[in-house]
Amino acid sequence: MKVYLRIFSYAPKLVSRLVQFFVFSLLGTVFGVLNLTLVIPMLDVLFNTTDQTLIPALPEFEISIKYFTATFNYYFTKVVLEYGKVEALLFVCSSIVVTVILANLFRYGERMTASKLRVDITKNLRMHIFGKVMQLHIGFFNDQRKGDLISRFTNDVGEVESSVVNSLKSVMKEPITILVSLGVLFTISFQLTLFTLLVLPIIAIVIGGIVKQLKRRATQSQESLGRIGNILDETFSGMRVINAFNAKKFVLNRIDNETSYHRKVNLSLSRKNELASPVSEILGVIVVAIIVYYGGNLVLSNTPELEASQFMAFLAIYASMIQPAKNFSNGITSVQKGTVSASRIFEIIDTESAIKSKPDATILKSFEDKIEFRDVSFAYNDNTVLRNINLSVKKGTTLALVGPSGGGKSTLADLVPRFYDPLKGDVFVDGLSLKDYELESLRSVMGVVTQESILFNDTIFNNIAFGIDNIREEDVMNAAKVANAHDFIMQTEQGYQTTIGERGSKLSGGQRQRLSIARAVLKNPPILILDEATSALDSESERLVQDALTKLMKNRTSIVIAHRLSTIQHADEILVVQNGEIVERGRHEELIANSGLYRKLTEIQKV
Ligand SMILES: Nc1ncnc2c1ncn2[C@@H]1O[C@H](COP(=O)(O)OP(=O)(O)OP(=O)(O)O)[C@@H](O)[C@H]1O
Repeated sequence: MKVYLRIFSYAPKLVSRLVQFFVFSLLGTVFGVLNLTLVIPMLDVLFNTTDQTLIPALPEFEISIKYFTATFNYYFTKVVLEYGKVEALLFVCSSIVVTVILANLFRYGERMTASKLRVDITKNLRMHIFGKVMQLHIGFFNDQRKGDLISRFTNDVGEVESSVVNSLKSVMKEPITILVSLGVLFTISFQLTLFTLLVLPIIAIVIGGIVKQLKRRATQSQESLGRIGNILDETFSGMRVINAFNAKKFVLNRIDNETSYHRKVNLSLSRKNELASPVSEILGVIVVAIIVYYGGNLVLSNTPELEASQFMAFLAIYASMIQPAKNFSNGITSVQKGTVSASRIFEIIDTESAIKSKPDATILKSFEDKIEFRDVSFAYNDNTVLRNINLSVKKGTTLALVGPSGGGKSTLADLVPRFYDPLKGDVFVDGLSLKDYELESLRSVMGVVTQESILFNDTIFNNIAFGIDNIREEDVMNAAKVANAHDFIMQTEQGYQTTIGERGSKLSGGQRQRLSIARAVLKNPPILILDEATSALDSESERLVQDALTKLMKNRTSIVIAHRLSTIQHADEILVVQNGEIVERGRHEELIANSGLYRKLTEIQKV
């Protein structure tokens, strides 16, 4: 219930909309029921019993259905007496038409109000999830898989939209219909209505049992959809490799296993879902049969308790209550499914980012002196990947990290923009711990160029400008020139306005890298973190990229993860990182003279 209410907190103007919804529902229902009540005088006219139901005086005012019925009957009787039965019939028929028109107008208003709530909630919920995910620490994305996140964003929000919000109609409105109808039934025959109410709980108990079982299956179904999302994401991003390795069967098997499981769970879910409706219908008919028998007896017993016409109206209203009652029970099952999805959504929304600025954090205005690691250790869960790292990078110098794959170079570099916090020790910029700086200001003095260039399916211009507002075209072009990207950009069909395909798929590896470099040039950060690409480029492309990097690093403080040792020979300090420890450090010449791991690595690369 808490989850259900929380969903509605995403609706703007909730109170006024709910009031509007209830007023429209109420009026729609009242007029809907009224036209059925009007059947009574009509039948009376037709069956010639009008004289007995004549009401001599206007009833005293009160807010009750009885009052309105009596008032209507008063005027109706007047019409019968003054104008005759045919006119009275005409009066009843016109009243029915008017009430039907009004009922439908109000129902339209009610549905539109519900729709506004639905679309607003969906939009705000999606924006909140997205905003929240954007703020989360990088480590979150290691544990939470992409496809699953996307599934929560699409499928789970969709489920909330269709079930929980739509249930507004059935769970909140139908009880109004049922209560209004019951009120009318009581005015027709207290005894018969009471009897009816005694049999109704049977349905409620049976349906309640079915609903309980739904929840578990709904959770399994949504989780499975998340896993399907993961498989799709991995597959579509790896189509080249899949084709190259003839691995289609492997991928098909994976998706087949998951979709089969999803099918199984969904079938079981549907079984329970679909059971609710026939079961309630059968039970409903049984109840009607009992009521007809009981009510029929009352009519037949010739006591004044129930007229035949009243009994027929009773049955008509009762029958009109069955659909709302069914909607109500379906609504409850739907709410259960929706709350499962909502819980999955709130799980993400409630995740606290592990990396946050302190409330009184210092704004880092400029980088002045040095970056320092003091006794830093770091672990992914239980896997320690950095041990007692001590280093210092003076402003304007270049630090190179080299070493065998998996040694911990990228992890070390990730600690500088505070993508992760160290487990032990601390990282300092200008003598102050990273944790004391306001996060955005810290990252604004750093530029990161990674192995995989993160590009978006947008124009080249927007990919370079990336996040900088009101940038001048001239500046973007200058950045592209520094990054050796301008020439190839001009050769594309629409120059800077060319779209580059998903993840830059329409560009070559070298071109993608040069665009990322242009982006960093434009940001012009004093500190640069460079994860050199491992993928081999042809020599011309490599020369262009290398030249662009050299220009980018000029006059900056750089931390470079180098895979090709030839590129970092001029670094001010080279750290050789192996198994999470710095095993050698010094300048190129010193390390070569050392005859240690660095020298071995350079020799391997020469071969
Ligand atoms: N997100 C992660 N979650 C768990 N373990 C990780 C994660 N990223 C890296 N590791 C582990 O941490 C260790 C160090 O990885 P890291 O990427 O820092 O090494 P590297 O020296 O940069 O390697 P490479 O040169 O191959 O890029 C590896 O054993 C790796 O398996």
